[in-house]
Order: sequence, then C-alpha cells, then structure tokens
Amino acid sequence: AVVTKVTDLPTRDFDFVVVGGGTAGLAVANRLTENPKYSVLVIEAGGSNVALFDSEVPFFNGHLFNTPADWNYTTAPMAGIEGRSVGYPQGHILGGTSSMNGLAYTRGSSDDYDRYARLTKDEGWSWNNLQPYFRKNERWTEPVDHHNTTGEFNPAVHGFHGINAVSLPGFIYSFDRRVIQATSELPREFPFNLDMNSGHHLGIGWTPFTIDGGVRSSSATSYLAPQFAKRPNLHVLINARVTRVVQTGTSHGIPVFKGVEFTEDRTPTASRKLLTAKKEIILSAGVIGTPHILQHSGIGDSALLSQVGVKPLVNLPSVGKNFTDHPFVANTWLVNSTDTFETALRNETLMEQQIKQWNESHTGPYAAATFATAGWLRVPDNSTIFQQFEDPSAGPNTSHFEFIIANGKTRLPLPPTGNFMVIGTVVVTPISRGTVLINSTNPFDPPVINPNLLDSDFDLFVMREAIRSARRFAQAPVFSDYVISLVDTAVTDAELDEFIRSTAITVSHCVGTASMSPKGADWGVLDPDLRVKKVAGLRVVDSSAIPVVPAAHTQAATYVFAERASDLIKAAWVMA
Ligand SMILES: Cc1cc2nc3c(=O)[nH]c(=O)nc-3n(C[C@H](O)[C@H](O)[C@H](O)COP(=O)(O)OP(=O)(O)OC[C@H]3O[C@@H](n4cnc5c(N)ncnc54)[C@H](O)[C@@H]3O)c2cc1C
Repeated sequence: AVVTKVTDLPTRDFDFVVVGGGTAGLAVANRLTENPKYSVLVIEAGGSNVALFDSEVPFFNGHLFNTPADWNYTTAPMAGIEGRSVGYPQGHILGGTSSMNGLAYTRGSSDDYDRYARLTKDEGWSWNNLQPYFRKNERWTEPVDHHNTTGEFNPAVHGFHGINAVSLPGFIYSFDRRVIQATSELPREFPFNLDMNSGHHLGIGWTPFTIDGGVRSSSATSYLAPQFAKRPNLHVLINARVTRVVQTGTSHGIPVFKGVEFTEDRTPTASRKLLTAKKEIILSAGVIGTPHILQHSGIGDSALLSQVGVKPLVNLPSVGKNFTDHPFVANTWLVNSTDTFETALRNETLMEQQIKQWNESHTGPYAAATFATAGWLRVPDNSTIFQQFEDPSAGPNTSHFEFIIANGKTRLPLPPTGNFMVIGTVVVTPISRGTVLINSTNPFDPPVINPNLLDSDFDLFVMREAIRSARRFAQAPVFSDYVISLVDTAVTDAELDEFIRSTAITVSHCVGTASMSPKGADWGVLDPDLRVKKVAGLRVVDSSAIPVVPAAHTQAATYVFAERASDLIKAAWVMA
C-alpha cells in the first residue's frame, strides 16, 4: 500500500528498502515483491501521482515543471552555452520523472547496449541478452484513435505482455503525414525507418510513447497499478526524504551499508529516522538524487568530501562524475497552415473544448504527446571532425543526432501570431561530460548540477550539422506549399555557433553519475551487477548507473536496466 506517514507502516522490518519511487525504483519494487517471501519498502520524497491532471494528459507533459512535482533544480552556469544556467526538471512525485517526462519511448541502437556489455565485460548487458527485459517492460497497445498502424511499426520487435503501456501517437495531424512523405522524397539522406526500436534506429519514423488509451503510462500507473500496490509485501512511503545511507557494520573488512536515514519533515532541522534493511538498500533516486545521497553518506571522492566537510568513508572518485546529457536546439519555420499547436494554445475556447474531449473520452489532440515523428541520423563518415575526435557513437548503426519533429511550438509564452513547424535538433552522442557534486554538509541543499553542455567542439560540430540537415529536410517537395520561411537566420559556422550557444537547453536525457564499470576496475561506481564497489548491502538501480548515454530518450534504457537488475538481485538472494 501507499502510505504518507511512517507510523502507518505495518512493520519496520523489510528485506529491501528502495530509495526513490521513480521510473526504476517502482519497477524493481514490483519485480522483487513478485516473490511473496520478500518484503520491500519504497521511500519517495515526492507526493502521489494519482489523479494529477497535468501528469495524466500526454500533451501537458511540460506543465509540471516548477511545481511541487518537480525538484526545481537549476544548473550551474555552463561555459558551452555562454555561461547560462538552465532549469533542470526532475520528477519529485511517485513515478519520478516517468510521471512528467515527454513520454517518448525509444530504445536506442543495438550498438548502444553491445557497448554496455563490452564496457562492463558482462554479456548480460548486450542487446540480444536484454531482449527478454525489453519485453517484460513493454505492453504494446493500440493508439486511442484506433487508426490503422500497419506500416508504422514492426510487431516482431515489440513486447505485448509487459507492464508499461507503449503506443503510437493517438492523434495525428496532416503535418505528421507530410513528414513521412518527405522520407520518400529524400530517401537517401532521410530514409523511412519502419521501427526505430528494432535495434537499427537510423532514419525517420513514427515515435512510440508511454501512453495507454490516451493517458500517460508511468512507472506509478503501471508497476504500481492497484493490483500490485495491494500486495501485502509491498510498502510505499511518500513525502519522506532520504538524507543518507548509513553504515551498519563490517563484513570481511568491507563496510556494510544497510541503514537508511530519512525525514518526513522538509525542514533542515527535522528529526531523522533510521531503518535497516535485512537484505539490501537499493538506491533509485535518479541521476541527481543518487550521487547526492551517496556523497552525503561519505561515499564519493574522499578529497572533495573532506573539503566540503563530509566525513569520507569510502573513496569512489567517480561518484557524481561522467554526468552526460543531450543538448537541444529548437529550429523554427513559419508555415501557412492553422492546423498547428499554436492555434488551440492561443484560443481559450478551443482549448476548453479539447480539454473537455480529453476528459470525456481521453481522445483528441491532448491524448498525444507534443510530437509524433523523430529522426536518428549520422554526420558523414568522412567529416573533418573525425581527424580531431574519435567517433563517440556506439557503432556505425548509431545516430549522432536526432530530429524531434513537432507540429508547432508548445513552450510558453508563444509569439502573438504565426503558425510554426519546429525541428528540435539533439546531439545524442555527446563527448562533453559534467558533474553532480555536493558543496555543503546539508542534504537539503541541492548539489551543484553541471551538465557541461556543448563543452566539446565535437558536440558543437554535430549540432551545426544537425541544424543544416534539418534545413535540407525542410526543403522536401512536400513542404514547398507548406513552409513559408525559416525563422532562424544563422548560416555561417560562426553564426550557427552563436545561435546554438545562445539558445541550447537540455532535453534531460541524463545518465552516468554512478556508472557501472568492470569488476575490479579503478573507475566507475558500480560493478556490472549494480552493487556499489567497496561496500556491501548497497546497489544503485536507475539512470545514474548507465555508463554512456544511449542515442535515445532514456526511459526505455532505465526500465530495462531495472528489469535486469531485479533478476540479478533475485538470483543473488536465491543463491545466498
Ligand atoms: C523534462 C524531461 C523530459 C523527458 N522526456 C523523456 C522522454 O520523452 N522519453 C524518455 O525516454 N525519457 C525522457 N526523459 C528522461 C527519463 O524520464 C529519465 O531518464 C528517467 O525517468 C529516469 O529514471 P530514474 O529512475 O533514473 O529517475 P527518476 O524517475 O527521476 O526517479 C528518481 C526518484 O527518486 C526520488 N528521490 C530523489 N531523491 C530522493 C531522496 N533523497 N529521498 C527520497 N526520494 C528521492 C525522486 O523524487 C524520484 O521519484 C525526460 C526527462 C525529463 C526531466
């Protein structure tokens, strides 16, 4: 059951305590409690997702930013984007970021996962070996408009019996059909891809989304659906914030961390409570929360922790490093259609009608996310940049950049007039790396978050080429009677660099702050079975464990990591 006070928990004895009821945390809690002998407590800082309109309505996915459902982080100033700080949303709600993200469900390329296997020396992380876990996560579902999806995906590569609903867009604009037509007009540079989740993601095609009958499918609505939440061995405490994990002993000379310190009161002076897990603590607090908790617990770069005033207990210099994210630039064209997002967003009466439609039947424009098609593309192999940088993509079938192709603007405030087409260009194999580091002894202070976007000239080069590629795409014949003009004026390298650096933001596909590495490696934070190195009783299962960002939006990879992690944990305790 989900409870809001620790006094409402029927017991204090749990085999596993999961810190963070987010994307990965609820998946692990679900899978572990499939075994009625294991009891699990999830501790989540945020509140309930239930009946939260802005979480449920797919089109309103940005509406939870800067609300109590968001941690409301801001980044440090980043040199690569002219010293700007940008907002850094992260879910502070049951379901975590899956309760407020953009809902796109993209796996990345098979190369991405094969690289995880190579990098960790654990074949279990390879694309082929993870296939059962992709299928355990995914429950492929009809879109809510019941349109004929033949030719829009390949059923052979999907899971139909998993837990988390995934569907093609349930509301399609004529613009989206133009995008697909452009792929047949310019097939050399922009081939149609029947299914971007097949492992071969290059090309342009329909994007799947975590939407179930016109309503968001999050880890909270799926892995914590009522039939699971009522399991007598699954307990979820919300509105409780974990401040540290605590050493409870030593085993064979190794510190054991099975204690978890938390508070139900958000004031810094609040009294702290302590619980001890019988088997393991699983940190699933996300790419910011996990390194934040580890460092406050004395697990991190000892020199840095001493400087800050936190007593170092375990020296793991990689904690909070290797922070990797995808930079995003919006490219805008004025179009001669009124059938774009701006029309309803500027017209209260129309918007009310569309909301009414969604309320009554979960159909209409708000039943779909804010884009329907995407592209995954590479810069040419003979690009001069490869004389300076080794190709950071996971392999020749992996994109360097993405197009997020949208039927207009959704970010408010809108310009007063005009209808638009927007292609978001995203560098999906960035070389830049940032950090998430604490700078105070108070666990209520946010860490210093620096994704270090566009630090590397490689990333800047790819972004320039992505923008030029998007402009070539917009010249497909199908857009000739549609596009009026390109709004952005930058042309030369220098002008584009200025445009990029002054407008780039994050698309929040961040990973890597508690990265896996091979067993025995002198870098990384986790062994390939996701146990924290140099300690016992503690694992990390969330996006922070992913060592290299996939060329994809990151929720599918996060779910798949959680699915496999659950089996690894079960196997460890069956053997024990
Ligand atoms: C705005 C935005 C849009 C995105 N859009 C997409 C998209 O369209 N498609 C996609 O694939 N990916 C998208 N992503 C990325 C994707 O959602 C994340 O990669 C994924 O959800 C991360 O899962 P996680 O389990 O690592 O962390 P989370 O889901 O964030 O879970 C962490 C949980 O831990 C809790 N927590 C943290 N600290 C503590 C603490 N001290 N005590 C207790 N609880 C704590 C948090 O409140 C949260 O519930 C988006 C991300 C953002 C921010």
